[in-house]
Amino acid sequence: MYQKFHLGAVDAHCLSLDLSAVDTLQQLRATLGKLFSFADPESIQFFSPEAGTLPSLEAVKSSRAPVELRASQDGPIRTPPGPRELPVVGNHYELYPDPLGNYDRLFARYGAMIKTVNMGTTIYHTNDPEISRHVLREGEFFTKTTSDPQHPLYYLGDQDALFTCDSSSPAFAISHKFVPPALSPRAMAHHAPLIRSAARDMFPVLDELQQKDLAFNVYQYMFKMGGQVIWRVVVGQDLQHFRAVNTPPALPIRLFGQYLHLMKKVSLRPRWYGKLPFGEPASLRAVHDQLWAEIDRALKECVTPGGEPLPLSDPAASLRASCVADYLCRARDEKGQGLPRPVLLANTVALLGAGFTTSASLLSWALYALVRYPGNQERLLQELVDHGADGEKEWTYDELHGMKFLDRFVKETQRLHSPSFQTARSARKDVILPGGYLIPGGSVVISCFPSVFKNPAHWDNPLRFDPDRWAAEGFAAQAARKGLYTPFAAGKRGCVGFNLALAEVKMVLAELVYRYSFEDASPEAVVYDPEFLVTRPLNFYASATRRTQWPEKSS
Ligand code: HEM
Repeated sequence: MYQKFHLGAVDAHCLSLDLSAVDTLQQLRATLGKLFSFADPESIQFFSPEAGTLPSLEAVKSSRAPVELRASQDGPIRTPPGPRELPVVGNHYELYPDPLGNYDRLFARYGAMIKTVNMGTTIYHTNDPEISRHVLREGEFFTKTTSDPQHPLYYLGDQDALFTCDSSSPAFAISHKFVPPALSPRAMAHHAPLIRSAARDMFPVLDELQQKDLAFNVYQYMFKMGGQVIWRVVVGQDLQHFRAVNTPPALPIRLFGQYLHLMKKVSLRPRWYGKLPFGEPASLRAVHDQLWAEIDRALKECVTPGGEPLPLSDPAASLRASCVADYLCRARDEKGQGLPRPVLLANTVALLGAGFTTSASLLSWALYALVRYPGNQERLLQELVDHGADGEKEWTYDELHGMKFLDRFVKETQRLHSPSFQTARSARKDVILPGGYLIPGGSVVISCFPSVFKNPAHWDNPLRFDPDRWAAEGFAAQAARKGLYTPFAAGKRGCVGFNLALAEVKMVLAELVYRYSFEDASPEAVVYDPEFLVTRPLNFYASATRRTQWPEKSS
């Protein structure tokens, strides 16, 4: 016996299915899920115009009218709604200058999934954890495709490196084989002294600022700290960012800045423009070559002379490397092969680039949370003292992660002030997402982390900074599984540097908070940079005062 199924108004496509061998609704859902591309076949509901919702297989089989498939009680399958577009600019003025606030506003108005068009670029955004889970899952329906001009990382497109490559790029598989072991918890525990020494480099500068009674722009200093840490850990180089109070960022960091700036400008123009032998395109090529040459030189200098090959299969091999790039240069797979040189170089650039503005933003927001949300600085100091801080203590990786309040504080900072907000994936084909949203194949979808992490339907009192919400056993793992909290994204294209990022932020906080008391010195309301790849505070100032007294150890 045959029954007809369709998707309602969005799709004239109607399909007849023989149901004689179908015994359960679950079986029917699985079959229809495949045929109509439902990301979650379990969500399929059956509907007829005469009888309304059809609750059983018998009801579906006996429906005289064709059966409409839905994915929610809220109504038929539909494309996501969004604000009305203006000519040329689209929804630009609905989004800027405060995209984070405006996305929250638009989700509240239009629902869990919205379509926006900004200057001709169409992007779908969601604040729903379940949808986010599906979007971040690399597989049948979604993938990362930076080569799509609509993708926010299009202008960075380098198909030889993680972060900037398509998942289908040949370099992805080999990079993903070699890079994560270089950044494993074990490797980061081994490199913890490098992070610690980078953090301590800042002490003389903070002392001098205090003597001069000066506050400092937190992001600018954390930017230098982020660079200091990542260069030490990845290529074993000291950028000497804290030689003096006003030392400018080192040459490679400045080159990175120029490269990103020129790349963005050139990529907004037609393709032929990028080939011009003068002007911005020529500068871009020159900056690219200079930056790559700088990093190539750093790579050559950091390899342990005469160092033996490091087998990927040996989890302890990273302990014999002086830095991440030393490991990457010497690592060999089961066939004795290493990373091809262009892929090695491109990935080193990617690690350095992906690793400092993100960490600098998180560190800045962590200091913001310390001075803006009362009681947290004192609790952290007490925990440091209770764990043996004395100004000389050399924190190990395990000790840092063993401090519960520090961990909850960092988690809560990343929830309320997530640096990442543009994690985009492309739909491989038409797909129906939970809630009944039909996303056309080829579309770019962003899981809007700052909105997911504050979604009032899923978080209790979401705007309150409350580290204790992470205290319940298993809460963080559960939130990650549900897609509610994924500050480093998730799935195959999730962050490979998160072990370093967390060790860095915890080490820097432990070192700084034990030695200084921080106070807010911002002259006006703190704003973030809406144009930048990560959310960073632009005008947050703090002052640091060297501590002379510490609390007693708790009994
Ligand atoms: C607080 C700090 C950090 C945050 C919030 C963060 C967040 C993220 C997110 C959300 C992604 C996914 C991006 C996307 O899919 O487009 C990502 C990817 C990545 N991150 Fe991080 N990250 C941080 C630190 C680092 C560090 C320190 C490194 C380097 C050591 C790093 C290296 C990478 C790389 C290479 C990828 C690309 C992985 C791939 O393409 O499969 N990140 N990160």
